[in-house]
Amino acid sequence: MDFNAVMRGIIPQSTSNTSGPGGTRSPSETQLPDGLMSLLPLLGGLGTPLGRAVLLATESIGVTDISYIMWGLIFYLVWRSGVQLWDTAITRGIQRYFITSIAIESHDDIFDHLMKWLAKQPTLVNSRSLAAETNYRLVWEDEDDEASKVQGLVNDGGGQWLNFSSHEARSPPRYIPAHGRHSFWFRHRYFRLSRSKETVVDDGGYNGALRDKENMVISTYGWSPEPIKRLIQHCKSDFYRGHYQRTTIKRPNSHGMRRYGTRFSWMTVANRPVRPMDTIVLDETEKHHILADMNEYLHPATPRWYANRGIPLRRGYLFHGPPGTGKTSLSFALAGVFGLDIYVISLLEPTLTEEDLSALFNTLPRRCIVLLEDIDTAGMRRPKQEEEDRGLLEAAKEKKLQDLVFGKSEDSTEKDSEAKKSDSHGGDKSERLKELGKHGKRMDKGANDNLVESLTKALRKSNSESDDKKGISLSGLLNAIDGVASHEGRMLIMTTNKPESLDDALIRPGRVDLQVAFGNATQTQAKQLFQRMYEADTPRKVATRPAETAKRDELGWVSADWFSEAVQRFLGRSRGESPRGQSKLVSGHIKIEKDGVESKQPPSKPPSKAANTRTDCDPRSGLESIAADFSSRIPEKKFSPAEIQGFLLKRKTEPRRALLEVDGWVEGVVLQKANKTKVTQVRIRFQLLIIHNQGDAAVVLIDTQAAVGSVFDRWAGHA
Ligand SMILES: Nc1ncnc2c1ncn2[C@@H]1O[C@H](COP(=O)(O)OP(=O)(O)OP(=O)(O)O)[C@@H](O)[C@H]1O
Repeated sequence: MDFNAVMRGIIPQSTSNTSGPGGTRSPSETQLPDGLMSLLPLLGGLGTPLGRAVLLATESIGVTDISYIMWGLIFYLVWRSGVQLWDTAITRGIQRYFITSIAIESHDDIFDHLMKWLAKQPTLVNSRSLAAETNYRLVWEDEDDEASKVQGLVNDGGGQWLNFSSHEARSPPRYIPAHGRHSFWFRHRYFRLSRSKETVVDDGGYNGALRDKENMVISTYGWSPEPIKRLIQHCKSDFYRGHYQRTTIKRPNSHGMRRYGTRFSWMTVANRPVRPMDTIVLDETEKHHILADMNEYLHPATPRWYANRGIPLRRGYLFHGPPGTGKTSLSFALAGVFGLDIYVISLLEPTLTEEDLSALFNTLPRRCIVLLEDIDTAGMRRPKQEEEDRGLLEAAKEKKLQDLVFGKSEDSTEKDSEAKKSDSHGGDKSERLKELGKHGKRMDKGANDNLVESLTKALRKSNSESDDKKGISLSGLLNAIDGVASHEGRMLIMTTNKPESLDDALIRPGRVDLQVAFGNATQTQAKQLFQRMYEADTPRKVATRPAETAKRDELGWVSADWFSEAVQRFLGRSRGESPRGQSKLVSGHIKIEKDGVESKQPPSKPPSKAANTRTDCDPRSGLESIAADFSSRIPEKKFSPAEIQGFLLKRKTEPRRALLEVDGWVEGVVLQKANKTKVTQVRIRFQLLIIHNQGDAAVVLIDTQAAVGSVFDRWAGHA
């Protein structure tokens, strides 16, 4: 076909369209053959410089016959249509009959597992279509990150201190595949990943609000979904790798997020290293008793046993005792021993309603520990009492409103105090009423009509606020923990400082199966705390799954014998046997003061992890005797473990100093408790100094009141 002739016939040559001003052609245009010029509109360039450039290029390579170009165009169109056809008909056909897919919604944990794994895949991370996310890390996640340990130093306040200002800047973002299609290989198999987002009506039922929902589809060739399942399982294992030595702590999500349901009910607040059971100072028999009880409850045969006897599968523990005696710590240690996550609920959380509490219990995993802290402080009441209180409160509010609007009646003062008494949550509300009252009094009585409406509104608001914060009633709590619809399988630990104030219903057998009393430290416990504080850090253990190496029973479960043995092993491990590194002397610089008393200067090096393991004690003299000496100065059951730990922490590299200062501290705290003051006044009379001299060292005891020093201990040959 002669396309030149055809084109000339279809598109009449128009010099007026292509000529420059005054009808003169531009130099480039004059070089174009007429036939090619007529093609300009067809090439999509529509006379643009690009279109012209294409035509000139074709001409420069010797293609002056437009039929080649037309054939080229036709070929291109056919090719594009073919691709389109393949995409629509064939691809869809293949997809339907030869491709298997699994869809994952963003509200499921698997979505996170996959995302974390995908973010590590080189083919995907180097793809050209990525989304960047800030990589938020919890405090313990930095632990293994060498880069994060390299910190800057600042000179300020007479020393060099660690500085973390550039820490955030240095932590890289996380790159994940963007929305759209991606492909990757896993175990020699080709997978496709498709991410999409849609806006849906919120099914939480909140005024039909819209929210984004994200979907991910993983597909692969073949009829079996097994390869995708294996991939998902791999991602899940990868996600939980390293969790064997960690305890995940969760708490209820924010009120707004909780309404999205299951996955959004709880949020992870920490994923911290397991707290070893031997760091909890508690009667060993008691410890063993709790461990054995929990182990028996968690045995896979237990649910059947409970079901056969019609007993609801729940276990409740009450840990009671003074503050700082280890109730929370033991709960965490137990979670670590059994490899369970711990779900912490505070009944004081203002947005927590009874419905929320039930919903939270119903979204717990099959096996977990729920920790309900300080149940005595939740202001729980019996429904009857609650109703009475509510009646009184309403009456008082009604009266208050009348007073505010129409002036105070004689008996109002009396009723006011009654209202205050009855409103257990109304501290800020009565303040508010007072405010309104002051304001109301200033108003002219003639303006009352207008005021009534606004005051009523204000009171209603105040009421609804207080209703929101009214907390959890006893019946609400009982319903959540063991109502008909409540979750089975969990272990509930409730802690309280005032067990005597708890309602009998809450601690009746069935709700609380085991009570554990915590008390102030005995001298033996004080000794253990001391030894633990100053023993050398043991290297971190490599994570292993105990169940894999353990002796199992016929169900594949760790046998009771093995468990008992293991418990005995670690409970019986004496502190003296634990590996101890070489303690080193604090490197101090001694200078002679005018009065002849030597004093230690601040260390010239910045504080480092290594510095924390140095102590002021001769490694050869051993901690044992110092610990025994220390504990003999702590009065029996007078101080909580937390108090002793607090004292030792302030001297965490100086056991000798702790020993020297303990008497002053005990005296100060006893005095403070007797006077019921909150401030401790501890007079430190003695100070310890370490003096180095050509590899030898000595500890000098300074009596600060008498300003004299004497050698307390010395040892030779220590660099
Ligand atoms: N028995 C103990 N053994 C080891 N450490 C303890 C013990 N009791 C308290 N501590 C230490 O004291 C601190 C506070 O302990 P914890 O929070 O467990 O006390 P608690 O009894 O739960 O206090 P509260 O009643 O105020 O919640 C922790 O750092 C913990 O390490």
